[in-house]
Amino acid sequence: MTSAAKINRTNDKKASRGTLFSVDGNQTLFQTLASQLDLTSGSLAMRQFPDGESYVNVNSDVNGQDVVLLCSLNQPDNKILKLLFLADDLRDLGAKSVGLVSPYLAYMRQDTKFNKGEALTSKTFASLLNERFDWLVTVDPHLHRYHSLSEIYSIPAKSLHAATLLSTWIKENTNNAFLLGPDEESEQWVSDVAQQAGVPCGVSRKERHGDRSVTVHFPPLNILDDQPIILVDDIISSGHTMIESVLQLKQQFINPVWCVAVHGIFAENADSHLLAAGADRLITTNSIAQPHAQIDVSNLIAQELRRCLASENELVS
Ligand SMILES: O=P(O)(O)OC[C@H]1O[C@@H](O)[C@H](O)[C@@H]1O
Repeated sequence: MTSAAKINRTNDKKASRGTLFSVDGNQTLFQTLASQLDLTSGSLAMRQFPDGESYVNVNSDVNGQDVVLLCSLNQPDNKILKLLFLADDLRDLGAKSVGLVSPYLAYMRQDTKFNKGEALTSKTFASLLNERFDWLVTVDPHLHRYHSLSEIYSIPAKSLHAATLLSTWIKENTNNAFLLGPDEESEQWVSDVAQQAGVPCGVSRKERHGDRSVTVHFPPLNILDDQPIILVDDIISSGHTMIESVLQLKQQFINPVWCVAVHGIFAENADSHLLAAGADRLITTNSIAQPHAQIDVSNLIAQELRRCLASENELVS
């Protein structure tokens, strides 16, 4: 964006209202954000043609508006083209800015070439969003080998953290938990949540043999009778990281085992498999709409979005 365009945007900011569109149908988040921020609810039509191509049609007047698209990027390949088409359509219709709130951000786990010849999809995916959006807000992206979104996102990209919300849920539901991270990558989430909840924690070591095959090695565990063991991670995708941990814990302990994660993707009915493995509770945030979403991230996002819209999208990651 040119600096002249930025100045024009600043000058006519007061005259405009923002419009929020829900692309993925997450109604809880959509309603809360629209009402808390006094944004107009945008109307759009989307469908597939018989040959699989996407049709999108914006039915709202967005001329001169700051527009926000809300779309969690689980199942990203089904959503990304629609998002790009929408962003272009909105600009054609005169939108002043187009931002993306993606509570779950996809492709962040493909953050290196694990094998020769592999595509670095995190980078390519980021470049698609960089080209079409003015800014991005997300919740706990999988920052492991990348330390900041700015390593691949050139637009202002803000990572929000759900650790306080997770620790609050834990404190409200038990005063006696032991938190266990199922792998080294979970250390950043489990230690933060444990510290805020004021409970002990440990971190396991994981070997990944394939998409649906892992081995988990626990640290020495000193668990008290009846102490809930809470597995804490950022993502439950195939569920195999959690399933393997639950199966082993249930063999070793009679304690309740709960699974708490920021993002519940639950691919291939992973939630049913986790419950069948013996998990006593499954709790996630509502970054993705699904039946186990009990921790609400809408206030967290609303606070950031308010800042973002008020300051002409001057975000710092
Ligand atoms: O085992 P599934 O659920 O497929 O994948 C989720 C795990 O894979 C890691 O990248 C995540 O941090 C999490 O530990």
